[in-house]
Amino acid sequence: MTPAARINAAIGLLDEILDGRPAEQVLLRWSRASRYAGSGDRAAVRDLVYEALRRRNSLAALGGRLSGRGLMIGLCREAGQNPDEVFTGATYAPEPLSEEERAAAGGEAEDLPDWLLPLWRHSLGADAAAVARAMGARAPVWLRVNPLRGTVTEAMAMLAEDGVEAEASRDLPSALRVTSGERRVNGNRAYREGLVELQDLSPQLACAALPLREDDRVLDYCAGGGGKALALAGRQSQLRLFAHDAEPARMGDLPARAKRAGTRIEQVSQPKGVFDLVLADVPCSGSGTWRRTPDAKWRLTEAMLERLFETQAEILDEAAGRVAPGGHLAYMTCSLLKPENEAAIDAFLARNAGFTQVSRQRWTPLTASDGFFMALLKHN
Ligand SMILES: C[S@@+](CC[C@H](N)C(=O)[O-])C[C@H]1O[C@@H](n2cnc3c(N)ncnc32)[C@H](O)[C@@H]1O
Repeated sequence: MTPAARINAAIGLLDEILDGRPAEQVLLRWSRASRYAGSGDRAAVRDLVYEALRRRNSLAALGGRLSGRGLMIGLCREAGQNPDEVFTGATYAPEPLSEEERAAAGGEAEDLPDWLLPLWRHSLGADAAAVARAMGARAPVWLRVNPLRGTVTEAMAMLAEDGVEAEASRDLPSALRVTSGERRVNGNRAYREGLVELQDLSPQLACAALPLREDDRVLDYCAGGGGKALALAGRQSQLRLFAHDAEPARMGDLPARAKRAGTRIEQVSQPKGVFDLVLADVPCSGSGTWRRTPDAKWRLTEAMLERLFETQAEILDEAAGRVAPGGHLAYMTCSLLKPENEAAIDAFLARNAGFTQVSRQRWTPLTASDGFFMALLKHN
């Protein structure tokens, strides 16, 4: 595909996404239907779509309209390219610009939903604008080295076999940031054999900070794909790990992932007894990860957020009931919004006198990688 044909394809896909269809679904269907598109074309079209969604409002202002065409015209202009050179009307290229499109001049536009701006500013204070800008850029790929399978040096050597280069985090040496070859990670031996797992830096930092003793009984109460439970398994091989999720189907990949990682995690539909550590990695707005899922940023509504606050409080209370006296409860979100984080914990502590706070921390793309929050509470 020519660069103009890729842009033309992205225009059609963006129009579908702007109509309300999830980006991943739209891209997958297009990939399956477009046999003429090679893997390089697919990756390039995907990148165009995601770039446009991350900076949807500012690109629409530059392109003159919130539409697939407007976003792609804006993207050309942002990159310093004259859109007339791309929008030529030649075979597979988009139609030439209208007078109105040619006259569009851009202007001030925040790449966040309007309704969210006050809450974003309240939550991030002086960092609000810088974090919003960071959310407009592509996210780095981070790997977690699994010590049950080998060392950091071995992992880096194996990754290099496929030209994947990575560097260790200064804050956590077992966290590797991929600096080149990120699309080759999944096929690499280190990944296939469980020596590395894809996981962003901030949840890795959070899991590394949790108190763990040999033989502890640990419950991952909202286990999903098991990313956090697997990170803990790597830290302490003698743990007794249990995974639970209100939607057990979400744990479908967990047995295979645990096997690949060289560990065992027991799935439980009804957790029995109490645990030394309970993780509550609750459903949230995902506002800390909007670089990776930019269409979610535009789909979130106030009503959805209100429902999330209720769910988060319910899960906290349920999970708290599973913590042994003297044990810990770790509340986690990949959100940057105070009502899902600090305020949720303050409210929990106000209605649960048996718990005290040990620590709380929020990471933003300015200090770590994705936005993430963890509060560690102790059951007295
Ligand atoms: C943020 S995801 C978990 C991600 C996972 N911990 C990981 O690291 O891959 C939140 C999970 O909470 C589950 N969930 C939602 N409501 C729940 C509830 N009331 N009790 C337990 N799990 C719940 C969802 O099904 C979802 O899988």
